Amino acid sequence: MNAITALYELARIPSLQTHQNILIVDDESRFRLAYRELLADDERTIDEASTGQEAIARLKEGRTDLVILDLKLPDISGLEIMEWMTAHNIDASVIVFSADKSINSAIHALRHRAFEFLRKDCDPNDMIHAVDRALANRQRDQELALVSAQLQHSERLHRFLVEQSPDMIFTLDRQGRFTFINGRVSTLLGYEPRELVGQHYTRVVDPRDYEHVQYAFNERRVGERATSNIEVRFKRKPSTPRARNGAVVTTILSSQGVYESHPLGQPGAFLGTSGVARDISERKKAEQTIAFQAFHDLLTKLPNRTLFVDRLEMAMVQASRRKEKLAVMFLDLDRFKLVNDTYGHQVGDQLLREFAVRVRACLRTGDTLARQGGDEFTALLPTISNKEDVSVVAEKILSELRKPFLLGETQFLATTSIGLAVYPDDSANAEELIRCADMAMYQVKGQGKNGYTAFQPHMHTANLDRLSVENDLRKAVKEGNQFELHFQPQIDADLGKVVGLEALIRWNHPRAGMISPDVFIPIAEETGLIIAISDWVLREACAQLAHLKQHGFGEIRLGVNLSPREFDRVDLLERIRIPLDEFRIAPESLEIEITESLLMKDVENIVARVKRLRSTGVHISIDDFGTRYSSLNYLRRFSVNRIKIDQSFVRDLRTPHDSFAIIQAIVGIARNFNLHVIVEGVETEQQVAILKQLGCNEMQGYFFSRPLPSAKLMDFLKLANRSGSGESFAPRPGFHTEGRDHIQASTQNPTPAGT
Ligand SMILES: Nc1nc2c(ncn2[C@@H]2O[C@@H]3COP(=O)(O)O[C@H]4[C@@H](O)[C@H](n5cnc6c(=O)[nH]c(N)nc65)O[C@@H]4COP(=O)(O)O[C@H]3[C@H]2O)c(=O)[nH]1
Repeated sequence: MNAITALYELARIPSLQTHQNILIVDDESRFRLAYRELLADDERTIDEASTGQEAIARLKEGRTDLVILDLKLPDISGLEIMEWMTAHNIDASVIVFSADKSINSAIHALRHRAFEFLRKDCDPNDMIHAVDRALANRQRDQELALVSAQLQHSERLHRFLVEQSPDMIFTLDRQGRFTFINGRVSTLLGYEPRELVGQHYTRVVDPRDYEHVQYAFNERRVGERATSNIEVRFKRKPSTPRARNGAVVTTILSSQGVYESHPLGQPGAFLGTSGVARDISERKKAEQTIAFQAFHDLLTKLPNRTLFVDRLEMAMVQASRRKEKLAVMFLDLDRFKLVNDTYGHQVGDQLLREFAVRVRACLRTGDTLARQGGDEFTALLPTISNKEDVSVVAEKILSELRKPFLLGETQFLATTSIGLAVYPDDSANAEELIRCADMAMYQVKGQGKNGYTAFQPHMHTANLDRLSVENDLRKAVKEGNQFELHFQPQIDADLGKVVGLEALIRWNHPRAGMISPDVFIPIAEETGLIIAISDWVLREACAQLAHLKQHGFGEIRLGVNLSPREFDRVDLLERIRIPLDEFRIAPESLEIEITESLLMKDVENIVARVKRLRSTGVHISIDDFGTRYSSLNYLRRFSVNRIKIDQSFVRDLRTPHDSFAIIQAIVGIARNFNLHVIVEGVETEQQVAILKQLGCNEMQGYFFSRPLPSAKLMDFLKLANRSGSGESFAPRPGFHTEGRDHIQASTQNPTPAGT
């Protein structure tokens, strides 16, 4: 029986019957008629029987309330009928009428539970009164039985409701000991009610709440002033299976005093306290999750921006009181987008999580590391004695990141750009201080990444949030004089000659300084500004090629990056042809660099487009090669000229590593397909030597030169030409022109995301 059916069963209470049935049993019809006339009433039904058997048959129907019974009947005696009634539990009153005047028959009749004994010749009024009395008596008995049944029902119903209640219901005596507790306690706390009856409430209340609940558990008040809805934590019975889900159940409790009832309606003596406790653990958990979500980043479980600002503001108040300084760091993972695009969001997320753990480990307990969103993190160092303290932490972070991350089967090297700002030197406002650190971080990005720098007032004028970058970028595109094209030499290490250049755009923001293409190219792609920017790059590149030709460097090819969005343009060929024609450049001098990820999008369509592009005569190279695991067989179909092995492979060349085999394989297969190979990101002499051994002779990287502005390019080329040997391209002062003097971290082994 389920709880609802049980409830209905319990609610079925018999009702009081008002109509009464009288059975007249007499063998003489004149008596039966006379009695009927005397007793007739709207509220009564009168039935007759002339023999004992007939009477028994009527009585068996069970509807009779009163029997007017003649003792002398033709078949069986009235006394036998009464005996039968007793034997068969027939619940009907009996008034015996008899012509027999002996006292014996009266005694017999009364012994057989007759209600009254009357002589047949009695006064009719006596008969009427006797019947009225018998029926009234019966009615009273019925009423009593009904009240008792109702009480029983009510008791069972309430017990049922209390036991079925989802809440814990209890009563305590004056000393705070349980006198009753419903069965809910066993599912909630793991105790059987009998284990707790007689025990003090502190047996089950969490000690942390003793003080705060003592009034509720000793509540004497009733009505509105009584305790309602206070939070109480109960302890689960130790070692019960539920205790494993958590040792504490949080409830909301209402309680009130219980008093003896008093005949005059006034409250009697205080008996104890009754209470109802509702389990709100789930709600509590949900509230905690919501509160956590409001102030934390769910991926890394670090504080989010809101909590960070809050802590920063508090720390600033304390620092001001103690006349101390504090520092804010803004960290941004370098080339994180590439990791995400290449290996997918799951790996990207894992990298962010592990990056957070590693950075956190470089900080002290009182420091706060927060995730601002995306690949941006901030750290609060609330107690620093001088700016050098912060540099030490930044160095430590950069150094920790030199160890690769192991994500699944893959090793990643990740670097970060860090901006620093100090309170109160740079700002006394929390948001502003974060912005200062952010601006400093952008500077690091703009000047080569993988380093740190402190905020300088000249950076202050630019507020480089996403929106203002977008607005400023529009302005820059319109005005056209904020972009610069830098050129990074590509060397044939065997011949010791510069054989190519890669054109890399720079945005010289009027207030923020140099901004990295990693920062603004994605925004340019999203906003469509990339089209105008690329047109500018192509024209500048062709102008540079013409200039080189004039100065005797006509053999040098020039690589230009083409973003995927531009690749979809219908007028792409024309856009490339216009500057080539304008500056009379042979198409094969121009090399369009497209990323490997582009090739993997819609192969058939891309094959056709690449072919069309090739038909103009320009060369095509595949940038960041190796990051997408595309099959080399594919490359033949794409009819590209060159592949650029991604710098992440080169970074691992310090020690024998998978990269050895990968580079060797790429070089071998590329040779079979008549594809040229160049390796980017070459930074050390050791890498040059290994790459040469691996059969890679074309290289590009900081070891030879950083990207150079046009003005310095010619000097570099002249010097390189004069030296004539690969070894002479070792870094020398003057060629590293992307001024990184303010970036104090070593970039000896910069390690953006890699294998
Ligand atoms: N750590 C290290 N880095 C080295 C080394 N040698 C060169 N690099 C850097 O590696 C990046 C190579 O360019 P990319 O892979 O095409 O990656 C480029 C390219 O995807 C994009 N980009 C640059 N210029 C343009 C452009 O004109 N158009 C488009 N669509 N994208 C561009 O922005 C990316 C970043 O450019 P940059 O910041 O100039 O960063 C450049 C270059 O400065 C080295 O030895 N070590």
